[in-house]
Parts: sequence; C-alpha cells; structure tokens
Amino acid sequence: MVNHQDRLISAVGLSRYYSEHCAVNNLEVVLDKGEVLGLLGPNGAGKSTTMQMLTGNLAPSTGEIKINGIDLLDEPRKAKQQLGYLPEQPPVYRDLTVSEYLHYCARLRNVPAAQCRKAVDYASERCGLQAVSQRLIGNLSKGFRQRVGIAQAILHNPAVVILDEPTVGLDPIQIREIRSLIRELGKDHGIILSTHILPEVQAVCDRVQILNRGKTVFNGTLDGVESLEKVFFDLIFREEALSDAQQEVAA
Ligand SMILES: Nc1ncnc2c1ncn2[C@@H]1O[C@H](COP(=O)(O)OP(=O)(O)OP(=O)(O)O)[C@@H](O)[C@H]1O
Repeated sequence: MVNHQDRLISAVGLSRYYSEHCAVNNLEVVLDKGEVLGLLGPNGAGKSTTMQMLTGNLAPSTGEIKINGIDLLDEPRKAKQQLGYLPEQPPVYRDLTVSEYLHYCARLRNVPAAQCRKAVDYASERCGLQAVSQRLIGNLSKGFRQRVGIAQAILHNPAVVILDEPTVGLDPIQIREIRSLIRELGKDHGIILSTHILPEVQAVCDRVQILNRGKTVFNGTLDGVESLEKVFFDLIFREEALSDAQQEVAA
C-alpha cells in the first residue's frame, strides 16, 4: 500500500496533442519518495513530451499533475520549487566558473541570498565538484559538465529530480560515476530518468515505465526480469504487429 505522504508525482489523464497528432495519450505517471523511475520507449514514444509536461515546460492538452501534493497547473511557481530538471543539453554557461554558475542558479531558484553558499556547497559536495569549483565550465570534461548540470538540478533540494538522458556521450568511467551519483541521489529524492540505454535502467532504476506511441505498455519493477531488452522488444514488436493488423482490417 502506498503511503500518500510519500507520493511525489501524481499525474493522471495526461494527454498532449500537436495539432491533430496525439503524442501522449491518457497517461498516468506516479513517483514515490526514494524511487528511481526509468522512462523508456523508442524514438517518438512521447518521453520528452511527458517530461516537459511534468516539469511545467509544456502545457498538457488534458490531465492533472501534482508535484509533492501541489497542483502544477494551478500553482506552477510553488510546484516547480519541488522540481529539479536536467534537460538533455545541460543549461551550463561555459564562461563561468562552477561556483559562479551554481550561485547564479541558486539566485534564479529563489534560494535566499544568505543560504546560497550553503546550497552551492551541498550540491557541489553531492556531485563531487569541490575540487573544480574555481574552474571554467568550458574547460571541464563532459562528465564533469554533466555533474554541474545535475548540481544545478538539486541546488534547492527539490523533492523530485528529472534527468533527460543523463549519461549520453559520456565515457564508461564517467557513466559509472554518474550512475552511482543517481543511485545515491535516489535515496533522498524521487528521480525520473529517461534513457535509451537499457542496461542503464537495470543498473539504476527501481521501476520502469515503457511508452510506445504515447501510451504505457509496461509499468513495473525489474524484480525477476532477466532481460529488460527482451521485455522491451517483445512489447514494442507486439504493438507494431497489432497496429499493422488493425490497419489491414481497416483497409
Ligand atoms: N513540437 C512538436 N510539434 C509537432 N510534433 C511534435 C513536437 N514535439 C514532438 N512531436 C511529436 O510527438 C511525438 C512524441 O515526441 P517526443 O519527442 O515526446 O518523443 P520521445 O519519446 O522523446 O522521442 P526521442 O526518443 O526521439 O526523443 C513524435 O511523433 C514527435 O514527432
């Protein structure tokens, strides 16, 4: 039984149309405290659209989203305080030092001036950035820039952290480090991460939600799942075959 005090995201009846095209169709997304949820799906499945709606960057056509009990559509500023977001392209400024950039983000996040240093120290420590705090972001390796991107997402200690493709383009050592950071952060926050890398999901996620054509085709823990790859391909191919059969009947 879910303790509702632990429910960090509750999104129901979520749909999004681009003109006539339905990109997300009556979706439900829930996330509880201490959970790392992997959002998976082939290209065009609706992952980015879903994440943009959950982070308040895109209005849903229908549906309700509550972040830590606060209605995102009715009280967007308050709800967004509960959220940290790392888009696929980390929004970092190459000409600032890590410390300057994180202070700037803290102010943008409305962290009171007197608490900025503490917030920056907290995020830097969690993301292993202390040693590079005075370095220009543009001179850092991609793995460290990704850490800076994650640090800006957790600066204000949000309940929910949403990470879009957090390890894309990193080398195997950096990938291992970022994955262990995500697992670590998952203990105190609720995390949603989107990725195309199936082993990544098995390595870091407690639960996986697979989307196809804007709908959920799988939502469950990975207990007892030997190969997520097999589950993924079976589901996607089954859907394709069903859709082809329906089109043939209609023709
Ligand atoms: N701004 C837009 N205008 C029109 N159609 C869009 C727009 N953004 C996305 N779509 C369409 O909506 C569907 C879902 O796209 P979305 O980017 O959410 O999928 P995705 O699962 O994130 O894909 P990818 O893995 O390629 O990033 C796709 O068919 C896409 O072409």
